[in-house]
Amino acid sequence: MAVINVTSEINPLEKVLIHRPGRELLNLTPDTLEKLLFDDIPFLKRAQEEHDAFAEILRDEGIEVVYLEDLMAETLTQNKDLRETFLKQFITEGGIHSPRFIKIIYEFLNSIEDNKDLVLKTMEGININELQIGNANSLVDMVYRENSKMILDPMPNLFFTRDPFASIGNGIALNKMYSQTRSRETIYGHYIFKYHKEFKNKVDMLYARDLPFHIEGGDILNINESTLAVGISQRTEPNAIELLAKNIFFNSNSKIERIIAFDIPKKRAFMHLDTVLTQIDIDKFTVHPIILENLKLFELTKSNKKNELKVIEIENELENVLSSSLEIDVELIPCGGGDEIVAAREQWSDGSNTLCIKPGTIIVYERNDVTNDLLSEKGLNLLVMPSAELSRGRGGPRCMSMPLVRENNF
Ligand SMILES: NC(=[NH2+])NCCC[C@H](N)C(=O)O
Repeated sequence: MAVINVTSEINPLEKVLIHRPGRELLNLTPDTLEKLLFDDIPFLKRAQEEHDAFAEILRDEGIEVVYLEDLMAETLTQNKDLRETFLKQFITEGGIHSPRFIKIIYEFLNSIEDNKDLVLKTMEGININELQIGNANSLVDMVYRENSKMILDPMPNLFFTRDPFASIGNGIALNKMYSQTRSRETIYGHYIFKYHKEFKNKVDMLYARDLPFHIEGGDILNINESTLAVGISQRTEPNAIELLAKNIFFNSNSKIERIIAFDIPKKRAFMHLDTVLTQIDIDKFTVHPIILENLKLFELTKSNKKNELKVIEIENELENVLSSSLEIDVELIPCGGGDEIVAAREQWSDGSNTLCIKPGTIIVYERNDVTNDLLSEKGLNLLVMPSAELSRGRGGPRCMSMPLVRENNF
C-alpha cells in the first residue's frame, strides 16, 4: 500500500501522526494567549496524561501511532546535512533577522546533540535569558539583557497535527497557515515528506507552504476516492481551494474528480469545517446545527477547457448532497441534541470534532456528555478520552490526529 492512503474519514485507521504536547505549553502567558490561538494555559502534566490516554486508545485498537517529533528527528539523523539548513530556516522564519542573533541562536540550538531533543527545543521556543548574548554595546543587547522574553515563539498548537498538513488520497497538502504563529509548523512537514526515507519521492505534494493563499487541514475532509470536501472558513480562502483543485485535477495522480466547498461562518468558534461537521459512520455525520442555517455549497470540477475549473453553486440541502456523494441516505446528528445552549457549549469544546477510527467507532471528549449520550443512543461505539486540559486549545480528537493510512477495503 502507498505510504499515504486516505480516501475517507471512516475507513479503518491503520497509521496516524500525532504530537505529544510538550514544554511549548509552558511558554504560554496571558498576554500571548490570543496571538498563540489558545484560550487558557493548560496544566501540562495533565494535558500530557490526557494525550497519552488518547494514544493508548489508538494503540489498543491496533493502530500504528507515530509522533511528529520522532519523524523529524529521524529525518535529521538520516540526512546529516539538513541540520544546518533546517535550523537557519527555522530561525529566520521565526523572525530573527540580525546576523549576530542568527549566529547566537544557531550555535545555541546546534549545541544540542540529540536530534529529538533539538526538535523538541525548536517546538518549545527560546527565552532570551537562555542565551549568552555577551556585552556588546548595541541597543538590542542593552534592551534584551536580563529580561525574560521569548526571542523565538513557542508552537503550542503543534499537537493539532491535523492542520499543518493533510492527507488527500495518496498525496499530502502541505499547507500555508492562516496565522503567522502557526506558519513554522509546516517546516517539519516539508522536511519529513521530502527527506524522510519512508516518504522521500513517494508522496504527491498537492499544496505548498509558500503559496499565497491560506488553507488548513481542519478544513479538508475526504468524502471518498472521488470527492473531497473543503471548508471556506476563517482559516481557508476560496483562492486556496481553487489552487488545490487545479493541483489535484491537473498536476497529480489523484483520483479526486469533484471538490465540494462549504462556505461556513468565519469565526473562531467554527475556525475549521471539522469543528462543525465530521463523518462518524458510513451514513452518519455530527453537525453543529447552526451552520445549516445559511450554508452555501459550491462544486468544483474540471471544465471542458484545458486546465480550467468549472465552479457552480449547489442548490440543494447538505443532507442530500452528502447522500448523493456517498450513495446512501445520510443522517446528520446535531451536536448537543439540538438545544441551542448545549450545542454552543459542547461545540466550543469540540463535541462535533470526533475521530472516526472505523465505521461507527469514534474517539470523543468525555466532557461533551449530552452529545455523547445522543451518539450512543444512535448506536455509535464511543471510545471516551479525558479532556479537561487539552480542550483549552480549542481542538478535539480529529484535530489532534493526522491519518497517514486508512484501509481501502474492509
Ligand atoms: N482542525 C482543527 N479544528 N484544529 C483546531 C486548532 C486549534 C488551534 N488552537 C488553532 O486555533 O489553530
